[in-house]
Amino acid sequence: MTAPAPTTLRLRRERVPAVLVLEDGRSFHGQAYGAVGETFGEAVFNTGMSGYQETLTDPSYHRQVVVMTAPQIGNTGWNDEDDESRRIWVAGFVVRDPARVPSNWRSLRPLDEELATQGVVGISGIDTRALTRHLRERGAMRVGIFSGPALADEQALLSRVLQAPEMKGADLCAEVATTEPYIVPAVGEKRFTVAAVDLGIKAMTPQRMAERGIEVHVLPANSTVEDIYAVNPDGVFFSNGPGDPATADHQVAVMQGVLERKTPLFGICFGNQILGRALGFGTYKLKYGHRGINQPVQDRTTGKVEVTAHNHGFAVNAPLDKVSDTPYGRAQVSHVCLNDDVVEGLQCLDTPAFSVQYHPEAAAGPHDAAYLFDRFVDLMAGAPAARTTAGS
Ligand SMILES: NC(=O)CC[C@H](N)C(=O)O
Repeated sequence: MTAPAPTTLRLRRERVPAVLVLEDGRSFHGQAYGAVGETFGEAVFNTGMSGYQETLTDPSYHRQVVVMTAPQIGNTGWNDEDDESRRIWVAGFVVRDPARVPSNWRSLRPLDEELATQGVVGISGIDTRALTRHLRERGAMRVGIFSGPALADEQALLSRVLQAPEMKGADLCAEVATTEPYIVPAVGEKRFTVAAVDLGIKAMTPQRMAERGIEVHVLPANSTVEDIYAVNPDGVFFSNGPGDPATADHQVAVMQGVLERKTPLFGICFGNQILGRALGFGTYKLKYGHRGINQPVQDRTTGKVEVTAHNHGFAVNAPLDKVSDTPYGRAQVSHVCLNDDVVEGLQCLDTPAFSVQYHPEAAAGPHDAAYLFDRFVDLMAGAPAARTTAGS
């Protein structure tokens, strides 16, 4: 018997009913998209008009059900080049109007086929604008997507959503990070060695460093200070990653060991939250987070505004209007989101360390913030301006 053509499979799935049930009882009815079945996670929305392949494969989305606000998704299909990690991590995918036929010179297969192959349950045909407004008003919350020919009644589905774990307090880095160290070689002449602690690293991050002559030693999430210094690094990096930064006690202690040794240090996203905690600041959960590729951020050390890629549901609680005294010397908020004044970057003034809450690797997203990788290089090169004021 020959297997049905992908188009036939897709048309069959489109006839399968699906329902999305939020933990506050609101529900949306649509059709199955990707795998048929059920899934649970934290409902969040992403405002990117493009870059769904990078979003789906970003390990920071582990355990999150991502709602795309752009109405048409899947138009450019799926390729074997743009993955940010080894698999799709989102717990579920929510779209309004999926492409029936992808069209792009790099596309190898349709998005819904890839979702189905990787077992990712999605829903299509729902009012994603109404859902996004609901999440903005009520905040990110738990959700379930259920699809199949015979769905249970909504009250029963809701009680299952309420049993799913919350994102607050979730310790997830070790579930996504590499278990074995590996090396991303420098492109061209090698200038520096960096130990990069993988908390859910995106592939483009070591790539952006390699392009600048850095040999990147990617290390598991539970690496110790000794593991880091065993690679004899010129700089240390802490990556993005899923879950609640309040759970990352081990990584905070390791980073404090790096700060004590005054090795040049750079952190992105989860890495920024860990630097915040290492300096003695707290972290908190945002109401609905920042996810997309069009977020305005001001670099307060230069005054410049950049349009940036974000994916964070937590943030650092640090004073915006003063330099703080920390156990590692003076520190300040270097970057701030112009939409809501959320802390988007930290900079130590007496230790060569800095971090940003957003994504200078820009996968996907604008390249405005690529200069941050150059700042890291300057720190490792011992540029005096970089060491004392990092660009002010
Ligand atoms: N992309 C990230 O590193 C996200 C960090 C953290 N999990 C948050 O949601 O805020």
